[in-house]
Amino acid sequence: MNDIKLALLGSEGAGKSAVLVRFLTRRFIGEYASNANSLYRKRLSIDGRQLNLEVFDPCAQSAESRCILEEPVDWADGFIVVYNISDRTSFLNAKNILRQIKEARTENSKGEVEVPIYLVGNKQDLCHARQVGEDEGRSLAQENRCPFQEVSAAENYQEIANLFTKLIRHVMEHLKYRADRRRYSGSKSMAKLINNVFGKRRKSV
Ligand SMILES: Nc1nc2c(ncn2[C@@H]2O[C@H](COP(=O)(O)OP(=O)(O)OP(=O)(O)O)[C@@H](O)[C@H]2O)c(=O)[nH]1
Repeated sequence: MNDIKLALLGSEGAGKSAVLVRFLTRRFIGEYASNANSLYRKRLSIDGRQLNLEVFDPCAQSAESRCILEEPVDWADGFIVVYNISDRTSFLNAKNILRQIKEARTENSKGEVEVPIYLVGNKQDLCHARQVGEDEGRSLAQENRCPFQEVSAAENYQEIANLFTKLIRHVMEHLKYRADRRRYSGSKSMAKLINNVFGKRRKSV
């Protein structure tokens, strides 16, 4: 059974809990306690594989709250960064969060972030009060090489379910890739070790 750990990050009121609860229960619940970190657990089956999903929904992250961010950033296998399309500050904060994830989780020599991330513009139903264009969300996602989607936790279950499913698939592939890479580098160093030991012996015979 695979364990998958996700974290939802974003500004206060961006709709992180609404997005998550929509996915977990199919329901939109108007108000949530916002002063506590919450960890949700669910068993899922995706592509015939059983998964233990854990989703961390921490207190909101403001631009200054780096220390709150560190915990979920180190812990999670994948991220959903949420902003509210009718609140430009939440978009700027999402930008900052993406940068912090990149700083903490750069995993290869080219400085690329390989950890799966999804950028989500929530409250699409409030487009009459829009402060962030869809094209701005898309280009921020392109800059960070992650998928992007606008959603409405208030009005639509299916698009939220689809994005969680895509992210979980991506996380499973990423975990498998990392495990294969570790195994490969492990067997390479084992081969090197064997070569060193027996190669040297052979020379001295
Ligand atoms: N119109 C509209 N309102 C939404 C939507 N999603 C969430 N809300 C509302 O936005 C408010 C904040 O939602 P939360 O889910 O508590 O936001 P949060 O990001 O978890 O906030 P914190 O817990 O404070 O970090 C609530 O009043 C929700 O009902 C949406 O898609 N459309």
